[in-house]
Amino acid sequence: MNKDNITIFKNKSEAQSLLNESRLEIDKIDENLIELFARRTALSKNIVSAKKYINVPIYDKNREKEIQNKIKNLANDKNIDENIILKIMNLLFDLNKFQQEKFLEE
Ligand SMILES: O=C(O)C(=O)C[C@]1(C(=O)O)C=C[C@@H](O)C=C1
Repeated sequence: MNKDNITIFKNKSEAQSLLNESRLEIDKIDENLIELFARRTALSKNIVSAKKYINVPIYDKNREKEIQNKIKNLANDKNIDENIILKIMNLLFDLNKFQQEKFLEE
């Protein structure tokens, strides 16, 4: 870790406090992420209904590529690893496709 990037602590208690505060913030963010994942996945019902009616497949390669390109740019803008973010995005595609298949089986 670059010496300019570390926080200087007066003692272990101060470091522990920052660790605890950071974890509380992560807990809140994780709850928000799950809410957003649930909202995103819930859209699969409308999507698969429309796809069934217009008779197109669940997998849309062009749409996934469009999203991947957008996500790459966003990841770079925010200086986070694009390859790892793309793995997460691809899992969200899998989650949505899985839910679409489930709705079709109902
Ligand atoms: O937009 C669609 O056509 C969807 O089915 C949604 C979604 C996605 O999760 O964004 C999922 C599967 C498709 O391959 C493309 C995109």
